[in-house]
Amino acid sequence: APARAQDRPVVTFWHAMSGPLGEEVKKVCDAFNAAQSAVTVAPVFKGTYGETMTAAIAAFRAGQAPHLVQVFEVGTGSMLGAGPAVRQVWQLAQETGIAFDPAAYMPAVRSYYSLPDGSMAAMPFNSSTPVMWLNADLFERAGLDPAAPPATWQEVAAAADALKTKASAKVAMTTAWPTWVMMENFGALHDLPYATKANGFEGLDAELVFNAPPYVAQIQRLLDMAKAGTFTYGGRGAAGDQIFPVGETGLSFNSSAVRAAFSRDAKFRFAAALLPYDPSVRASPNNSIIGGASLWTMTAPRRTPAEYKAVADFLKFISQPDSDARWSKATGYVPVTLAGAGLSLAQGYYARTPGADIAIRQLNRGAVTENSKGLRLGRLPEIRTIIEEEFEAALQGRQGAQAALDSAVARGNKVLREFEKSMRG
Ligand SMILES: O=P(O)(O)OC[C@H](O)CO
Repeated sequence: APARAQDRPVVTFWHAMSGPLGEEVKKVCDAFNAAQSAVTVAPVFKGTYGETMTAAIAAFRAGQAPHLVQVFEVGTGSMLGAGPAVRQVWQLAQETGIAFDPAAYMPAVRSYYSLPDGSMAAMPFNSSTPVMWLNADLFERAGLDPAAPPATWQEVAAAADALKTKASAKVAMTTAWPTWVMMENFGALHDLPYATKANGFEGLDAELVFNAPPYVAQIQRLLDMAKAGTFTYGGRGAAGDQIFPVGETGLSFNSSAVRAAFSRDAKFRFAAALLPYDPSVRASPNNSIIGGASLWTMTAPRRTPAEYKAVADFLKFISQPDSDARWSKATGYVPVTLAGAGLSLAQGYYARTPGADIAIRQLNRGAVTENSKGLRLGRLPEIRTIIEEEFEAALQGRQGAQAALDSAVARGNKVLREFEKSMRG
């Protein structure tokens, strides 16, 4: 007879998913727990992505790391440097005999979490990309057509102006994740290097170069719009996610995975649209890069082969097309496997759900270059915070756009050199 749920060994899974996303994580775990009787996977919410990652590293040092931790994409460089704290996916496969085929995963997702030889280090789970969300009611009030969203930054600025003057939108435009959207993805779309060495993929000695003129012009545009009252700063990290659903915001930049929370909270018609680009920088935009997070297997003293096997079983489970498709449809994250995407398509999901394909279309726009395949930089979460600090100082009128990015590059490079030194022992 199967062991009673409460008697089974527990696999602890620390995650950073709140609200409806947290409920969906629980459903994924419940489904796995119902499908087998050897172990129970127990999800534990540990706060923001940053807090979750910090907690996991501290727990490792205390010999009490969870079996699995969800780490945002920008934590990848640091986790790859975490040595014995983690069991990379390829190692886990070798030790447990449970194989994972890298070719089963979406290339844009897999490459972010793989070593140069193609072996997977972390397990793809929740991959997103930033998109533009628009309030269709406010758009119409401003005389704009929500079915023809602004495609360029020039059109966005004009739309924000109309939203403020004609629709009296309290917030014409805002953003969550200022660095992810306005810097990292701006670089990818316009094929601009963010750092040397193929954005860090080709060496720990990479240096930041995001103070080049097109980035400065983008920050200047936001400063100008803030001054004109058409851009409202929404705070660091995910803070800006709270603003749009209230209903007084015309345009907002957020993860594709706010779909779940927006659908629950927004009492107005809204739509997702492709990220705008600046045709004076590049005639047509390239793909955006993924965000979200992946799952890392962690180590702890006295952890048994059976426990690692259970972890591998769970990772295998979430990679099955039905689990992947279900999770993606419920959240707004993109399917991470090709079969999961194929299943959603075959089920008619994209035909039925307008805008749900925007993230996938955007990840496949243009041609992937070394400037659009992602970032591989140690301590990147700290560099994001530095950029946000410098941007805030510019918004307060304490420095210009060029000075803000020059300072962020200089401070960020110091962080990279410290990381490089720690890696080279
Ligand atoms: O809100 P998420 O999960 O799509 O993640 C957004 C950012 O990529 C986190 O680094």
